[in-house]
Amino acid sequence: MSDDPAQLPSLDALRRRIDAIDADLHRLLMDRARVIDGIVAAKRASGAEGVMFRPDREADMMRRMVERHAGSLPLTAVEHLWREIISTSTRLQGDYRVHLDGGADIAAMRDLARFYFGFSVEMETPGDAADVVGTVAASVSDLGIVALSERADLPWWRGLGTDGAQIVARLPFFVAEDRPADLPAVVICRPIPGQEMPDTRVFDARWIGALPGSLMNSGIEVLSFFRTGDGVDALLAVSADMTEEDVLAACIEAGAEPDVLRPVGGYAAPIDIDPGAEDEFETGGWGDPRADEA
Ligand SMILES: O=C(O)C(=O)C[C@]1(C(=O)O)C=C[C@@H](O)C=C1
Repeated sequence: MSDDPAQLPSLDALRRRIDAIDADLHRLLMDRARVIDGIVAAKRASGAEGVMFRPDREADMMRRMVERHAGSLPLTAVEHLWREIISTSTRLQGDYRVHLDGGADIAAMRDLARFYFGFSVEMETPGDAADVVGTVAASVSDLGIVALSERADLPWWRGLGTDGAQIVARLPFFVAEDRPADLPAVVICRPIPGQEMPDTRVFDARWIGALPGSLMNSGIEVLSFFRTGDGVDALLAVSADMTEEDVLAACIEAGAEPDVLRPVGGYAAPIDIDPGAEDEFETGGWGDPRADEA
């Protein structure tokens, strides 16, 4: 485009283009809502009921969004617009509430919840993280968001299991310096019909003794841990390529012999979108290993 002002398109012409694009966007959004009506009918016909949230499908869509994205528009702005659209589409399929962990920084928690689940969904704060797990487990279709802190005040994940409330997504999904709504958290809900095995599995592991720093070197990320009287109760994330036996062997090798090792869900690994970053978000996000800290 020429820098000569006489050659530049006029402001009026540019605004007419914006108006045409906005009309296209609006038409496409209405078309999309009509497709959602069809999705509701297809899900009903297949007998799916309860939770309508499909984090595996959403993760696929977001990976493709990263691949095709270009230009000056921040990717997290596209992510936010799209989250409002998709969470509205989820609500069109049936009512649900989002229960927030009241033990977290409440302003950061609400920012995260609104960023990911929009402004039309009803949100409640039933209490601490364990209350969120209990409320979601007793619901039909609700979601919960629990903040991840390195050292937990309580082992809230003990209430999770594969047939009740379980971890289904990790937030934020796009990892970047200075991104908005950046509180580390997990989404929990009851079992999702037809859900594919995510690329990251999560375990509740308990053992007597310290938290060995070398766990990190065995491909195990400690999402959070709680110090019990004589040991550790930890929430561990591993690649889904590792079997439960592999995880057990890796823990023992690192010096943590679990007397409890239970799967409590899984999630699609977040994507690092910072320029020049590796393709995939690496596990081990808490910085230095905490050798023998607990
Ligand atoms: O694909 C589905 O199963 C949908 O319900 C549609 C849709 C969407 O709006 O694209 C909505 C909610 C799900 O979490 C995933 C995707």
